[in-house]
Amino acid sequence: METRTDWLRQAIKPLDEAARAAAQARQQQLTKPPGALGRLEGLAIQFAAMQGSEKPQVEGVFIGVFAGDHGIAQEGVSAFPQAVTAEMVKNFARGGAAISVLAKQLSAKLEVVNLGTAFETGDLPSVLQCNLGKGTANFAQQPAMTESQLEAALQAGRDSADRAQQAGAQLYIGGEMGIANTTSAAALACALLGLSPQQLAGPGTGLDHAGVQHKAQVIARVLALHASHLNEPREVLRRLGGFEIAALTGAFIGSAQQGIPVLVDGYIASAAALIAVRINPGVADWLLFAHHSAEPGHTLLLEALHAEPLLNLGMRLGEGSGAAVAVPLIRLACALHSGMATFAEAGVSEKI
Ligand SMILES: O=C(O)c1ccc[n+]([C@@H]2O[C@H](COP(=O)([O-])O)[C@@H](O)[C@H]2O)c1
Ligand SMILES: Cc1cc2nc[nH]c2cc1C
Repeated sequence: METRTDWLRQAIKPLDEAARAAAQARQQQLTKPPGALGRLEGLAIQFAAMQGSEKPQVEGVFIGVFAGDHGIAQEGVSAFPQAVTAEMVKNFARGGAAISVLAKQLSAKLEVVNLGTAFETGDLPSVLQCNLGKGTANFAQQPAMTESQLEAALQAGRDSADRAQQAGAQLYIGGEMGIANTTSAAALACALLGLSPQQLAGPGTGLDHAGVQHKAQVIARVLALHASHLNEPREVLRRLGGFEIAALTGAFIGSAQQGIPVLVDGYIASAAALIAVRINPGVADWLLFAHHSAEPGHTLLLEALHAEPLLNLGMRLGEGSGAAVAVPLIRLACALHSGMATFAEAGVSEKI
């Protein structure tokens, strides 16, 4: 039977192996000992393969931030009240959030998509409204989303990737905002990786030790409730996910299909990346991992994704902020790769 999410499994754009080879050859000729720029070399080569250009550049950056409320917040799993999700949507739109500042600094396009929070448009029409209801259902009692909510959330992410494509973006960053979404991300990771709640539950926005223990117990109950339905990634997402996590999944798959490199942010974005890869393995070619979040379970998610993040700054904010902070590094890697002289051009003697 055809569903409205058949697009999820459609082909991913192949990488350009000729451009990769050309960039690799160029790296060998630049005026430095081979390998002396460390991981910056591989980064530029990876962008060459993704961009189909021997000399890639990453100027146009598109940031989609998705917000959604979570029914699981009722279980007392966050250090902050649920109202913060909607309050932060306003803050994003008014320019006061971390990601607002970072986007401005990077001259990146920032769009904010409200998928279902207490936020009311009011005087902030710049927030894109894709209202799927007042947040997800409490997945300690029932599936987080209905089938149609899941489809709409995935599509909202794909639409964001389409807008990035139309804007000529060379990099897509997906951010999220959702009080209690580290519980969702942890539950998703447990279900997909067969790990225990003790391994994945962490402080999130700042739970103390007792709070983390309670969160792990809630996740254990959740996994028991849904146990017989956790064999398929899309269904795992519908049952344990959030609107913003599903939107990120759709955005990552959509970006990879369009051939836009994705810079993955922290813990929650990585959970979405894992689902995206489980649904459509080719997505992995288009993912780069920006940073190692301070949320302890991120280590396990990164391992499962064979990811080596660029930075480890102790950040645990979300919003796409860790990814945004890594953009200058990528820009510099590409600038070095494209702008340095070769040994022949500079008249510098090569290795003996
Ligand atoms: O991205 C991360 O690594 C990250 C780690 C911890 C918390 N967060 C952010 O904090 C919120 C979720 O935390 P919590 O404690 O309410 O589950 C949500 O809005 C996330 O963007 C984000
Ligand atoms: C204030 C605040 C800002 C955030 N941004 C992303 N998650 C967040 C959680 C809180 C609590």
